[in-house]
Amino acid sequence: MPIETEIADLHDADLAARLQRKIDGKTKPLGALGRIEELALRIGLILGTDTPRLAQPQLVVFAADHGLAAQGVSAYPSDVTWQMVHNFLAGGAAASVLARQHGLALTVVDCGVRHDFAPQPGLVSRKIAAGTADASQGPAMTPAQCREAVAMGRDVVRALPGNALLLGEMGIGNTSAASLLLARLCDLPLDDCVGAGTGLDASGVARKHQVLARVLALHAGAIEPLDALAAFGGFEIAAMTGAVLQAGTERRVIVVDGFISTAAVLVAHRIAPHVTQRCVFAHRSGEHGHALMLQHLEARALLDLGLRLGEGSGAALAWPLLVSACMLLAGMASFESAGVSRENSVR
Ligand SMILES: O=C(O)c1ccc[n+]([C@@H]2O[C@H](COP(=O)([O-])O)[C@@H](O)[C@H]2O)c1
Ligand SMILES: Cc1cc2nc[nH]c2cc1C
Repeated sequence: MPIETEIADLHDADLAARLQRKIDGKTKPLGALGRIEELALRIGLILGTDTPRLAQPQLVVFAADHGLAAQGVSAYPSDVTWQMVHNFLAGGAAASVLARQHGLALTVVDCGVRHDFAPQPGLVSRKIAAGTADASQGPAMTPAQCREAVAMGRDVVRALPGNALLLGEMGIGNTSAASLLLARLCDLPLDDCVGAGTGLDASGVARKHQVLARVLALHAGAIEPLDALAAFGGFEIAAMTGAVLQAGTERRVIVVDGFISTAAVLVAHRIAPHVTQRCVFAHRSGEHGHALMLQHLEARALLDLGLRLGEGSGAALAWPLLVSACMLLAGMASFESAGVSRENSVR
């Protein structure tokens, strides 16, 4: 399938009106469930029904290494990427615990981790290469690798059951790639886009900024979304871009996690603008730049907990809100069915 994807406008005035009438008819003051009401409306519109049911939710952690990490842009070594892949699969990572808690199927996709993994349950091996090239020396990916990674992300989602995709990622150095995509695609000053990632101190952030400024200048011609993606990386961001496009095409509910997942949505949005109608933005990350990225997408996140972990942890934490939105829509009585008075005749 080509990357150039048409995703239709979800706008359905009839369904929106039916959903809103149903929400307004529930036994509560008008609007009293606040943003949970918006959430119910959005899920209904995505799934195309006024009786939405979330089925077989999939938390997919896309993992890969970044050549740019060699330039000292992260507080942790690249080896943490493969070590954390083992941790996800062994059940000890935050994402593993939250997936268990909420009944989310957890899949880890090796998009390009610099390590050989033995085949094992829960791991999908789709390595494009053993890490991207160092973006400070040349493009992180070739155009062919970039397209292959996007197509691979689409394949991964196509093969999964259910109607909800929760995005997760793991990759030491990937906040650098996400910052570069934000700066280039939204034409923002680098200062507004670069943060501490896994926990750099002020001098570390200053060094990261210097490196990223050089990378931006080196790839000054990479303006189009796929050119920028190929220039900056990484394989997991490209695969997530494909996953978002595929899930959007299939009208799955896409639960977006933090800074890096949102960067993939930013690229997908440039390819197919209506894809964001299918997205629920789980949380506002503590990573500097995420608020601006969300603003650019005209998105308002559900939670603001100061999370900056990635792995899909924020998406998993927000998941019960989506479940509640659907259950309230299905299970709450209406004023009529419960015999509750709707209007005050004394006013
Ligand atoms: O999701 C976020 O908002 C987020 C913010 C900061 C860091 N991370 C995670 O930390 C790693 C990238 O950080 P860094 O410093 O190595 O670029 C990567 O594995 C991400 O999952 C994730
Ligand atoms: C330990 C660790 C866990 C992570 N999970 C996602 N990114 C991470 C980065 C580090 C360093």
